[in-house]
Amino acid sequence: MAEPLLEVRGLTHAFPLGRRAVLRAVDHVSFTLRRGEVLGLVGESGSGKSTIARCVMNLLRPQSGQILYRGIDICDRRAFRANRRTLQAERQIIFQDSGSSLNGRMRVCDIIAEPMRIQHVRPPRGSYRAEAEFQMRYVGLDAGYLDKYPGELSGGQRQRVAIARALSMEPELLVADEPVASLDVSIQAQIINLFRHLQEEHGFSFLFIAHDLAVVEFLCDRVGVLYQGRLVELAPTASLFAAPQHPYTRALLSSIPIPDPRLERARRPLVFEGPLPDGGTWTEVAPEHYVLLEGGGAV
Ligand SMILES: Nc1ncnc2c1ncn2[C@@H]1O[C@H](COP(=O)(O)OP(=O)(O)OP(=O)(O)O)[C@@H](O)[C@H]1O
Repeated sequence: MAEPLLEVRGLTHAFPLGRRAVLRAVDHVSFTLRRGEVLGLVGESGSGKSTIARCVMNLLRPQSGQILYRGIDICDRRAFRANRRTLQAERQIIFQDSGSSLNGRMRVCDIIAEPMRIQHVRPPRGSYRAEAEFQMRYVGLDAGYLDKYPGELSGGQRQRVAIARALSMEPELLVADEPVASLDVSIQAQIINLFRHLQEEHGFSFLFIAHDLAVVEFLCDRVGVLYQGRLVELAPTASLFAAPQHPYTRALLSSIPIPDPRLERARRPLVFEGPLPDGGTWTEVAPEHYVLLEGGGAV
């Protein structure tokens, strides 16, 4: 089994709500991402997916818990400073809305080359422009777009630029936070196929956040299910889809649209099979298949 690249242990983060209240967005979440693995995190809106992604990328500092990247505790300021170059180069993120995450006043070639410039990486193909052109072609974009601004591109093209930018650093870990959610369905399929192709070719580790279960099933080796900030189930994809153990996972799966009308009629209604638990431990129900029976546990 491949060694762990990312270990998230007891990650907890709460946002202040007014003067006294807090909203616990992520509650004692633990998981491991192995080298070369594609791990999906699914859950409905507000379940804490983006908060986890932002903590993993040091865009947000969790209140408690540990995040180890290659054994480096990235939440420890001293450890982070000592390994800043490695951490910033090897971890890249792709956001849902590249319309707002890409700088609208920069040309595509500068956007793609920016991480290399910031990290003082010598461009392998001689110049930053040549490198940007290579990455663009690699993700299926015509070099004619090099001097365009993001506002002149379609949503799918912008997302390809975001992917090219991330790839320019040859990352070990790619975090994608709902990268196709804002695209048309036909474009979604193209981008998902591109992700799959790139992952197979590069073998990077991939934390893939989505609420579309069909996408996760297609792309991921294992899937973690989040419910109200808690990881309620974590299992290899085939096992999770074939035999979901947690009531919330079952509810989530039963809401997948099924195109065949006969199957659609036979589909289980979206109901919880019992109250959702509120404190306790994880249990292993099959090799590698964990279910949160009660409360915040660790895997
Ligand atoms: N900066 C913030 N301040 C206050 N609350 C926040 C902040 N960011 C997120 N939250 C809240 O934390 C919870 C988890 O949000 P998060 O964005 O991580 O969920 P998500 O699963 O990614 O949702 P979505 O799929 O809608 O992006 C939500 O209730 C959200 O409203």
